[in-house]
Amino acid sequence: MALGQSESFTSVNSRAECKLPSLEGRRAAFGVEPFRPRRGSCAGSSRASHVGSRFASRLHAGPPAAPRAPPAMAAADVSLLDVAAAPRTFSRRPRAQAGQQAKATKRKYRASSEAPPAKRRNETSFLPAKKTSVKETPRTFKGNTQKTFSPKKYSVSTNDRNQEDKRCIKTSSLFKNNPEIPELHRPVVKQVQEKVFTSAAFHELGLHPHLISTINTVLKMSSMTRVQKQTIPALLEGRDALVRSQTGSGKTLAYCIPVVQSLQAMQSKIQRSDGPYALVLVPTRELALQSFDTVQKLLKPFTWIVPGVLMGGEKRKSEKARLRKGINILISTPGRLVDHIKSTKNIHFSRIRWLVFDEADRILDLGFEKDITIILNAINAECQERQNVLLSATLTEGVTRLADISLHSPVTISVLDESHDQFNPKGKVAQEVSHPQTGDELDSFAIPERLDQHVTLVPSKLRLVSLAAFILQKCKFEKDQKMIVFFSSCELVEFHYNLFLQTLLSSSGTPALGQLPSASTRLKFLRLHGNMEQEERTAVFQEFSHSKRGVLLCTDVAARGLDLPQVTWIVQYNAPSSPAEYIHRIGRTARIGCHGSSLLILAPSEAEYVNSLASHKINVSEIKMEDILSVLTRDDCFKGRRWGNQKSHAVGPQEIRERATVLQTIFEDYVHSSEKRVSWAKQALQSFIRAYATYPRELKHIFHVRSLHLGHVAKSFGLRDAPQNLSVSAIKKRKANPKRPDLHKKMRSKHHLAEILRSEYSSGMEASVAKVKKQNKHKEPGRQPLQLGLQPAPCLGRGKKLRNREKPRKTSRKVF
Ligand SMILES: Nc1ncnc2c1ncn2[C@@H]1O[C@H](COP(=O)(O)OP(=O)(O)OP(=O)(O)O)[C@@H](O)[C@H]1O
Repeated sequence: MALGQSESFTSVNSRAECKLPSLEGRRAAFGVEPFRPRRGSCAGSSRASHVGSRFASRLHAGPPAAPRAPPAMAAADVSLLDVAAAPRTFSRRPRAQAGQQAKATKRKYRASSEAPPAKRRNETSFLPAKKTSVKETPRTFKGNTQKTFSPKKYSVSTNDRNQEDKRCIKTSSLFKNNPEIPELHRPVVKQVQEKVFTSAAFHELGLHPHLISTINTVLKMSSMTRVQKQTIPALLEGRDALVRSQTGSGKTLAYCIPVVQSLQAMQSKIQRSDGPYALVLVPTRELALQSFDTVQKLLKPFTWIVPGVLMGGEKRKSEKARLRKGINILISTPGRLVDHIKSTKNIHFSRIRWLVFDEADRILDLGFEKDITIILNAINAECQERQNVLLSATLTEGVTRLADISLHSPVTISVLDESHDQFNPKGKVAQEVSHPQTGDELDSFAIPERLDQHVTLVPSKLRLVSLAAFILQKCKFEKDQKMIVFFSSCELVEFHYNLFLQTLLSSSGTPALGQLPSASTRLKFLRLHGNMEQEERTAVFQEFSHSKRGVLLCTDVAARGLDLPQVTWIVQYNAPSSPAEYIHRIGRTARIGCHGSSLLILAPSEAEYVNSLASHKINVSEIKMEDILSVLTRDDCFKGRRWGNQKSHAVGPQEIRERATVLQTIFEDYVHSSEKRVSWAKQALQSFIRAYATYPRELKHIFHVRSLHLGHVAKSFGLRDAPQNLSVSAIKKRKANPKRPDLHKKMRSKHHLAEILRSEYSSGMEASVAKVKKQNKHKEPGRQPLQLGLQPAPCLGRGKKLRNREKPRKTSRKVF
């Protein structure tokens, strides 16, 4: 570990010669006298050794304090943890020496680009001073020089302070120089809601008896959902349809049942070798597998109809073989299908009767226009007569444009509740219009009735500990919780997955006093993103689907359509790029009438996003960060040594802060335990900034890289300092000067981004991808797993038919 002037370390074991006073004394007010253990005595040896607790082993002091503070106050941004109960004494540094040290520290940070800007340096701690001063003993926290948490610091007697000094160690502070958390004045809006179920039964639809009994016995469903009740009859009549209904309302069956019913009823019995009669396009591989599974179940009594799935990441050769044998209901991701259209002779569409776009808006969002054009042209060239269906929980402009070119006098089905219909007379359940909803209706999305949405404002420095605390609260201390945490890139998922695996899991080995006996076994982490091998992706998807508990860290690859049963919490660690994405992410819980909750984590500077959500009729209620962090007091793994064996009755903000600091130290220690890990964390940070820079224009006033404090953000990656080469000003400079010789690099990185965005949906056939993935497989996690930018030929271009109609959406910012 690097020991800079801003860092001071002590440890329990290293202070064998030091004597600690009684517990009572330790809880007394802390002194303001500068304290610095002499090298070679307490502090000197402590730098090389451990605290004894595996968590508080190397405690670290962060960035500097306010420059205007007197030397004794100009210390690094430090907080304090009381250390072991073992008797000890501290050697003390003379005051003059401490003063010099403080000046030196000040000079260092003046020169450093990593010092917080003056504005921020003067900002107050997130926990208001009055709160802390009411319940807590005022105390002073020292780094190389000292620093205090409490406004009462000067009122404490020097004697007491001196006593207290001797029992304190310093660590990097999470609670200083944070931006103030604003009051959240969220407008309360009336959310658009749908009723999920109807009393109508499937047998009322006039389906084949075997199909009805399969629905009843295999799928164990008897009554229809509203979207099914409206969609199935319309499709059975032979209409095209544009279907919008909330997440988890049963849209898959709404199209699968009519497809199966119509194909089994065809007069000339379908032969496998006929090839596809129905084509279902979905944006992700997992969704392809899921839809395939549903179709397969429905086809149980109709064994002569063969379903099949094509998706990136699978072996091309075996897919070709299956195509040659014949697939009658073909489910595919667009990229993979285009590959087969281009390279497989055995694929033809002359018998296509059904074309279904599930999650239609997402398919366009991801820049698949070109692929969709190729597919439509290929089908149109061979057959004109077919039924077309577009479905999504979120109808965006893009979908209505796709509807224009692919649907013929469609019926529009939008399931909204009666109260919403009153305000929007157009929003009737089924309309005979080709342009369904506009304006307000397009902007507001139905939210599952039993979904509780929350938001929390967390300063950048505290993001990581807050997320970890929330995970612990739900998944360690509560029973049978299943949580999905969304991140904005593969690297972020990998980083947090490995970090939590190595820290939270290992730190919860033995249940401590007061913990639930099974608490330590409750935590289970999984991860899912587009840069994983398909085999592993499928395994994770299956495992999480069947699991009763666990935390799935993922990118937006899991945001759409996935039906993962019994998910209780959705956490959005990185805010989504559009309200539609927000809706789909939270829609992984509270499905089909179940209960569920969601939490959106925002920085104070992003508070305005709540209003943006409100403008789309999305209501969120606030959870205070302090309440999230307070769970750490239930977990003795994160006990500050000061609390020793005592049972703390009143859990004050100070204890919460100390425990949060211990947890942060665990993360920092892990990250800084090797150079590889530091560079891995830096790459994750870089990835975060890259993703942050790609929020769409309409959200730039909320999410702008300029508003990021890199030093603080770095902390949320377990980094003690912001990497030098990551300054925001450097990013701005590059953007501002188009004549820079590195412009082509920028363009290249744009292509790189486009490639990454598409990677999730790529056919998986590119040799270079396979090669890179193979290489990455053998590397340490985080060592640039995301090399998909090396793929050839970016493809955000527009297809013939879509040209001048559909602009690629800039919301495709996610690095899946
Ligand atoms: N009539 C029904 N009765 C009971 N359960 C149903 C019924 N129809 C569908 N389901 C179940 O509801 C869940 C959600 O269905 P589905 O995945 O089709 O929702 P969706 O509307 O497509 O959601 P999303 O918009 O997120 O893709 C599935 O587990 C499905 O099996």
